Amino acid sequence: MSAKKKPLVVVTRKLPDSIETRMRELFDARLNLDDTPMTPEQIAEAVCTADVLVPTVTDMIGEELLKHPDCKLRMIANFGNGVDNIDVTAAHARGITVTNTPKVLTEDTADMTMALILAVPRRMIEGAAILTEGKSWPGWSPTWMLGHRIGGKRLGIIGMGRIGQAVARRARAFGLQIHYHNRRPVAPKIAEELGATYWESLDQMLARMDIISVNCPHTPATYHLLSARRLKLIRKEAYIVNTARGGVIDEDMLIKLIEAGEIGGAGLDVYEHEPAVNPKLVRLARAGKATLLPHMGSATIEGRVEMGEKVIINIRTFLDNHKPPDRVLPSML
Ligand SMILES: O=CC(=O)O
Repeated sequence: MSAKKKPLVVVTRKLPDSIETRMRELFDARLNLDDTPMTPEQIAEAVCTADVLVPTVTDMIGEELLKHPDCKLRMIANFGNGVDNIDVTAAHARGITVTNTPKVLTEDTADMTMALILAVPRRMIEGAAILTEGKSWPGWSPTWMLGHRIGGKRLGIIGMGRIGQAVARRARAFGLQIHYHNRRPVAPKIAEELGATYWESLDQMLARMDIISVNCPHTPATYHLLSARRLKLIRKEAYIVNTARGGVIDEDMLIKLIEAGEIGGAGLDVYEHEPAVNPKLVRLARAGKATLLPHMGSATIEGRVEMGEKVIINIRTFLDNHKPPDRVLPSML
């Protein structure tokens, strides 16, 4: 009796060892052990040969690829929470199931958001750089390296989903007043627990906050949600933290307004043209007006293993002809 052929699963980037081992046991897994990002041609080839593709948030899976006449893909099991790298509508139209890895990176991303909320006004990275770059410093001084107090300030969270709420919990413990804008208000019990004030009008909220944290997904509806017009509503002393996706903010206008002293600063983990980072942002960081991280909000060993486990569960459930737990439908975006 011949053994049943295992489904071909192509993984675009190196994943944690334990996940790759399990994938090898379960599937005909084509792994990317040296982690060289796949070229668009290699991804196009995978789409025409694999049953399941496991891309990460940096692999663009657009309509062109998915409507290729030789596309035999049945599933895209994204290794990542955000799915703005995938044309979910085009996939759905071709009967290709899309899944993501929600929940397991909520707390890690919220930690990193909180770290940026603290790092910008307290000039942490700037201070650390003085020592790590071996520069001289005057020792403790009453007027040196002063930043701004966090406690008592107004934090406006854009997107009060899982990550937004996790940020709110942390921020509340630091004495921040919690405000938020979301498509809908959160359940009264959650709002009460978080002491959170709902703003139906994003414009009105922006004009009143000291700190703004972007925690909404990047979808066609949230592309440049912080548009040039809206960015101009933000107070001069306020600063913006973004651990969601670069595309939610009009980055060129953000840079202009910080340069002009119209916005206080920014703490960014994500960029509009990632992995490229606008050199003007780097200049602002050198001038102490921005804190920049290389998209590492969910980068914990534990989180990445749990994301891999979710990918495996999604694939196995799908291959067993059941609905995978983390299915993403166009209507959800
Ligand atoms: O940014 C990371 C993710 O969306 O998983």
